[in-house]
Amino acid sequence: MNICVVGTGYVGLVSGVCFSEVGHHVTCVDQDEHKIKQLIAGRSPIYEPGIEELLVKNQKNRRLRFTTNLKEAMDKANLVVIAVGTPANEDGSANLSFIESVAKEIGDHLTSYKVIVTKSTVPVGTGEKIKNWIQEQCGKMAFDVASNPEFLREGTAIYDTMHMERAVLGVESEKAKELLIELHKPFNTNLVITDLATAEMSKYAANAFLATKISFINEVANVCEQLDADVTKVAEVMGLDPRIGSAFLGAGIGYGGSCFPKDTQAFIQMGQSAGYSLKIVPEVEKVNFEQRKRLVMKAKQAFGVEGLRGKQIAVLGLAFKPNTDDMRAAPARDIIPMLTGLGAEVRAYDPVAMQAAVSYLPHITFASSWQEAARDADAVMILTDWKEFKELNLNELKDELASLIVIDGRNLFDPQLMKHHGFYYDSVGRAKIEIEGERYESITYRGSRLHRQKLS
Ligand SMILES: NC(=O)C1=CN([C@@H]2O[C@H](COP(=O)(O)OP(=O)(O)OC[C@H]3O[C@@H](n4cnc5c(N)ncnc54)[C@H](O)[C@@H]3O)[C@@H](O)[C@H]2O)C=CC1
Ligand SMILES: O=C(O)[C@H]1O[C@H](OP(=O)(O)OP(=O)(O)OC[C@H]2O[C@@H](n3ccc(=O)[nH]c3=O)[C@H](O)[C@@H]2O)[C@H](O)[C@@H](O)[C@@H]1O
Repeated sequence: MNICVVGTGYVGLVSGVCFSEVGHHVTCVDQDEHKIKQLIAGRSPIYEPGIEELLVKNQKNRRLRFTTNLKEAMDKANLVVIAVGTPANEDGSANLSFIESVAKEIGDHLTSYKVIVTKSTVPVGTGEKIKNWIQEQCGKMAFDVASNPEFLREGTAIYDTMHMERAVLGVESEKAKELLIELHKPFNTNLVITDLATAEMSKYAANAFLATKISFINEVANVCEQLDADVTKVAEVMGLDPRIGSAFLGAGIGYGGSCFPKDTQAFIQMGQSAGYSLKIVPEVEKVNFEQRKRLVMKAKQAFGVEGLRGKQIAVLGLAFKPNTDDMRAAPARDIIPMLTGLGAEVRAYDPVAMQAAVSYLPHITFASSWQEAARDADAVMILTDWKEFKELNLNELKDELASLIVIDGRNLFDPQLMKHHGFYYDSVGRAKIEIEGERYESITYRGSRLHRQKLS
């Protein structure tokens, strides 16, 4: 079938590429000329494993095209997919200005029946608004609106789309239903057919539930720390119960990214305007932010009375998760200013997100490798669970550091192994490794030797 996708951010681009990969004919439109030029040249504006290969392949076989011209892109399409951004307004509600202007533009160019389907995450009732915005422009021309929210994750977006577990089709007519079923046929997935409101709601409910799972395990982790239990084992035990499931039970520094933080807020706002104040989700958000602060406290504690002033901290990882360069709501953007606010100097390294991070973190220095970041540093702080960090050579790390302190926000290492190597190692929800099990008031260092003063 012929599809027009409006917006070439993560969702628009990945959907466009994957729809063409399974045999549909797709034209992706974006108002950003630079992006479109890049895409035509076969370069992806987003970092996403596997995307460029499919981008080049499907442009070559002419199933995938890019343009800035919506009218031309819509011409042959029977389905128009809206995939533009829905950022947060100041009060946390979803900003629908991009959706509104796209809907009006679509209305302007509608010359034959089409189904207009929204993939962007939008509050319940937006489908109705889109219908009105289009209608205002196109008069009596027939069309249907539909809702087909997106569930892909950044970093595994191609895999998630090609192997989607389910798709929700929010429809109002048989024609729209048939077209969306045809769109999804090659993906051989579970289809849940609903009305518009239910489809729109299912996206917020899914994201808020996943965010809740993360905050829940982070609270379990915090209690584990008080009682010398190990949260990773607790999560393993919980996860083996199919009613709970093992995914999203990774304790750490809380969720970040372009969606959970904004979607939980928008969900709260949506409940409020509908006359119901959500109680769990606001707490989920609070726990999430507290988790960032706890990591900074761990760093402070490691230096005892000396505090963080003047200390050189090597931050490993800036992106909100591995395999992406996305810095939107990345925990590093909260944690690093807290460290520098306490007088620490930060030298950071991320395998792909440094360019994207520069404008958010102008007061720190960047290193070209983890080794360079760690060189003569007083402590290492791990903020992203990149494979490169999980696999780093601990002997090499010891050689680089001025003092052997590792504050791990992602539980990358086995505490016993860290103990064996002589590190002071504090992670999330697991017993802190302090040399010889002692508590120390301060840590100083001479060369690469850690030297502490015992608490009397
Ligand atoms: N990023 C993600 O992993 C996921 C995002 N979503 C949702 O999907 C939506 C899109 O998110 P992203 O792809 O991250 O967005 P984004 O903000 O990265 O990209 C949006 C794109 O739309 C383009 N655009 C805006 N107005 C336009 C117009 N009038 N005509 C043509 N192009 C226009 C922009 O130039 C930009 O390239 C959001 O609602 C988001 O919540 C849903 C699931 C996953
Ligand atoms: O609506 C969206 O945009 C998307 O939001 C998330 O996807 P994404 O933000 O790409 O990344 P996740 O893998 O969900 O991770 C989000 C954050 O949670 C953190 N996380 C994740 C899992 C975990 O166990 N613990 C944990 O702290 C990650 O480090 C990251 O900061 C959802 O997983 C997708 O299903 C959804 O489509």
